[in-house]
Amino acid sequence: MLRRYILNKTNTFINYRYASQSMLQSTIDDKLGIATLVMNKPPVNSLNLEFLEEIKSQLTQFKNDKIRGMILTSDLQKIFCAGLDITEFSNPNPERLSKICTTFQDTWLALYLTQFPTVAVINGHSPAGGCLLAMSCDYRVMVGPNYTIGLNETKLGIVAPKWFQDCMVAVIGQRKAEVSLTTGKMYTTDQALQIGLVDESVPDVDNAINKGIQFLNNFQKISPWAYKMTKDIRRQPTVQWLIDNKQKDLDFVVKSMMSPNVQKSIGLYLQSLKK
Ligand SMILES: CCCCC/C=C\C/C=C\C/C=C/C(=O)SCCNC(=O)CCNC(=O)[C@H](O)C(C)(C)COP(=O)(O)OP(=O)(O)OC[C@H]1O[C@@H](n2cnc3c(N)ncnc32)[C@H](O)[C@@H]1OP(=O)(O)O
Repeated sequence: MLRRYILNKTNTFINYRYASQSMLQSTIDDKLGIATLVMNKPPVNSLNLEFLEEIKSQLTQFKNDKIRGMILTSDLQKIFCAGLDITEFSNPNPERLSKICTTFQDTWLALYLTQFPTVAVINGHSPAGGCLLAMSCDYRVMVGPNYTIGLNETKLGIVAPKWFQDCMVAVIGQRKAEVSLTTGKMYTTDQALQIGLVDESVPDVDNAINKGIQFLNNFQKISPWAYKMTKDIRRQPTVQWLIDNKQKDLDFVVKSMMSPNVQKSIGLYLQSLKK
């Protein structure tokens, strides 16, 4: 449904390409060069290994397609993305855990450093890894007022990796990020707008898509080279630590996830979700 709406908006029933993998739908408007990537993994778009691999591979495909901009959104009612699949954290197989971590690192780098501008149309709740996906885009439009967004990892008794934290600092600044991260705060749409976690708040998804397209239209007269160089210079300090420390980051995640205390917290959190 959302895909049909976007195609209507971009006026491109004739020239669009559509690819549907099971959990991800992508369309490209050939006239405008705008792609939409719609997450569709019920019930909550949780990020497991296979879903992350699909997202990463679709981003590579968009790079090859030389698109001019991308909108990332969700086809689910009320949920943008619930973050990493928490069931993957519970009594994990260390080998699979490592693979997920590495794939997530690479997916984040690919999304954060796209050669084209990106907009997150946040049409539902967006905790933890969902918030990270949104923060990695160039622009965020959130539907309000009833959804929430934030890095809530401390509430699960886990630690958001340094690159999650740095990404948040890049968006809302050191002080607000510190309070937000340590308290694991989830912000309503209006609060998120107030602290700069999102750029615009709109009442419905139609408006959100329009705002996203308007943002991407700003780049019609900007050289793609000038855009990409500027973005790389701006974002390089945020990504460099991870590029230099992938193994260290992986070791930290695996070691902490396997610890009995963390496993206990995750078990309790999962139980509370089921309730
Ligand atoms: C695996 C290791 C990888 C290593 C990667 C490297 C680094 C990262 C390390 C740590 C950082 C962690 C990042 C994260 O993303 S942690 C995930 C945090 N996410 C959450 O806390 C979200 C929890 N969910 C909710 O708050 C709510 O579900 C919701 C999203 C607001 C939706 O609420 P709603 O009321 O609409 O639905 P339900 O709560 O009834 O949920 C429906 C159904 O989905 C299950 N579920 C919800 N969220 C998740 C999830 N993140 N993973 C898996 N399953 C989830 C929920 O339990 C329900 O299931 P049921 O069987 O009861 O129907």
